[in-house]
Amino acid sequence: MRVEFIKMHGLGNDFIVLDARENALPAALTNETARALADRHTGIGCDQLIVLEPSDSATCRMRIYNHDGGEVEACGNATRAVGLLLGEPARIATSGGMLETTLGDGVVSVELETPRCEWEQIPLAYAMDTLAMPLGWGELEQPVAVNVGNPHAIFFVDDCDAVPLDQLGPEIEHDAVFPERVNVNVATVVDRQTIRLRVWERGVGQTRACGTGACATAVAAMRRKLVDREVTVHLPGGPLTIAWREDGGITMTGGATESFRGSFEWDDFA
Ligand SMILES: N[C@@H](CCC[C@H](N)C(=O)O)C(=O)O
Repeated sequence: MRVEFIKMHGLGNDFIVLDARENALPAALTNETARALADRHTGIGCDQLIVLEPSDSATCRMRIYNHDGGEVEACGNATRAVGLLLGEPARIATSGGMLETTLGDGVVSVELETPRCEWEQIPLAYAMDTLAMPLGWGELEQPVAVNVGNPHAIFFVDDCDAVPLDQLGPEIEHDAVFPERVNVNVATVVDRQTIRLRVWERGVGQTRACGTGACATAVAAMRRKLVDREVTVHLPGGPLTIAWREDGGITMTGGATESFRGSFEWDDFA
């Protein structure tokens, strides 16, 4: 059976979107099928595979699979891409929380729920200060830990471009202190309104942009009082504006693009 897909990206963080709101997929998506479709040599290729399903309480339910086929709770850039697809107003239910999207002039905004900062909410393996975890990996030390629907560790460094992220990222992602693994962010505060960021994503590797990473990094910098309540986060793929609102929620604003559409034979990947 042929299945239609939409290829999208947010600042170069790219997605395969399978819209199963009206027509269900031929069978439940397995982690193996997600990984096969995400493969850049033998599949369609993507950082994340997104499945849209009907929802009683929201415009749709969004399921998120990383490049390695594992299902995860949140993806900021995919939420903006799906917001673009749905038009507004849209409420998107994820296992990481309810997300609301609005369309602006060439940008999409997402409202995320209040970030969680207690050690067991990240989650971490044991109790510790999440504003300066007393741990280090090579030159990366004392990260901030924040959960914005998914877990992030944020390291503030003098020059994020100089960090060997391909080497330290996987080591930190798989450290036993993070029982659900972690997304690894290396950030440089430029001034009180500007941050530069690179991200090693759990289940993917380095991506051109990570929306939840930008949100978690902005919150971490705000918790450390390094920046104001609204900042521009510059990622390799482009900028995102992040505001930590007075009501506790986060608003993320940035670009989202549809690249092309196509179809594939389900049985070739099942
Ligand atoms: N690219 C995403 C994050 C996707 C999920 C992440 N890799 C995880 O495992 O939590 C974003 O834009 O937020």
